[in-house]
Amino acid sequence: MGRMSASPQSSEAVHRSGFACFVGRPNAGKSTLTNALVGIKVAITSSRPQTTRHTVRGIVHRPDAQLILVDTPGLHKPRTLLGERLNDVVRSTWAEVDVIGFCVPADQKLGPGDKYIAKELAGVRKTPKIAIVTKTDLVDDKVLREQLLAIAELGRELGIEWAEIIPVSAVADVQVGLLADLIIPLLPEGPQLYADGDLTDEPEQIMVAELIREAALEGVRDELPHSIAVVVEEMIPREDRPKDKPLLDIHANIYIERSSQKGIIIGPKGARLKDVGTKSRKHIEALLGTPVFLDLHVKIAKDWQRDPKQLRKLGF
Ligand SMILES: Nc1nc2c(ncn2[C@@H]2O[C@H](COP(=O)(O)OP(=O)(O)OP(=O)(O)O)[C@@H](O)[C@H]2O)c(=O)[nH]1
Repeated sequence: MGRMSASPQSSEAVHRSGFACFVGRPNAGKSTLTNALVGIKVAITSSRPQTTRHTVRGIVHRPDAQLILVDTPGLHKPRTLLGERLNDVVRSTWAEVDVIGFCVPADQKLGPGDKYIAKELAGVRKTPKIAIVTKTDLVDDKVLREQLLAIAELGRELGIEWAEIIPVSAVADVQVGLLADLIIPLLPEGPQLYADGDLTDEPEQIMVAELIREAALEGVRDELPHSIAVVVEEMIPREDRPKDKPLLDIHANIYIERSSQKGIIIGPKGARLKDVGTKSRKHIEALLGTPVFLDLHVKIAKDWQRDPKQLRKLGF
């Protein structure tokens, strides 16, 4: 993360600040792109679809601008109360941001999922929209060109005027900086909204919970993603530690819906849970910049996805 340039800006220099969000179907690469723009792992990526639950903001600091990225969950046909709430979050986010980036992976033909979202986007008239073809490292030039044309065509069909159409690869770091350069002129003039060095305004506990949830989801069966929630109960600096050797105690509960899921999460002789702890601890330490002792417990919250009271308790 760069700090603001020390050299004084000329008096004509305009400072811009505002919000952008990336939309697109699950696995389109939105979280990875947010991370690449911000430069640290703040949004949660997972090879499983539909796992970005919270509106995590990453902040891009530049001498001339501050771009605040809002990472929304994928819009999808609601099947449960949780699904409906997620869609409400997405729509209200769209109406509030200054720029929307519509993400489509280069390696998959436009499908009903993309069109469903694009149709909804066409209804958000005022907000400028950029079409972003992601994961360009996975395809050759010909496929990429076809995808760019298909998106231009989709825009014409639905009456969406793309402010830009840009191919990027977050993984290979291709045109990520250019994307920021294209978004920034679309932001309103305004002062810095966050202090230098701020990466996100998500409460730390929620980010920590997301990192644990991401690790807990890795490699488990397809039907589990929506059945896991993580709540961080406590984050307390360990007492009696020398100043140069701090330790942060984090106590967190992993909630599942049924006792039959417990074995999957914990694994043979607790091996899987231990692995989840080790993996997420590394990310948490990188995020918070301090050594961490992570204490994880698995609990059953029956049918939490369908129960409004449980949903509130679990932070939805
Ligand atoms: N090769 C390649 N893979 C990518 C790129 N960007 C993302 N991916 C992979 O695509 C998968 C999905 O990426 P995410 O960033 O989690 O996608 P998302 O759109 O945020 O997904 P949801 O949270 O499910 O909505 C992950 O396995 C990423 O590693 C890229 O530029 N190149």
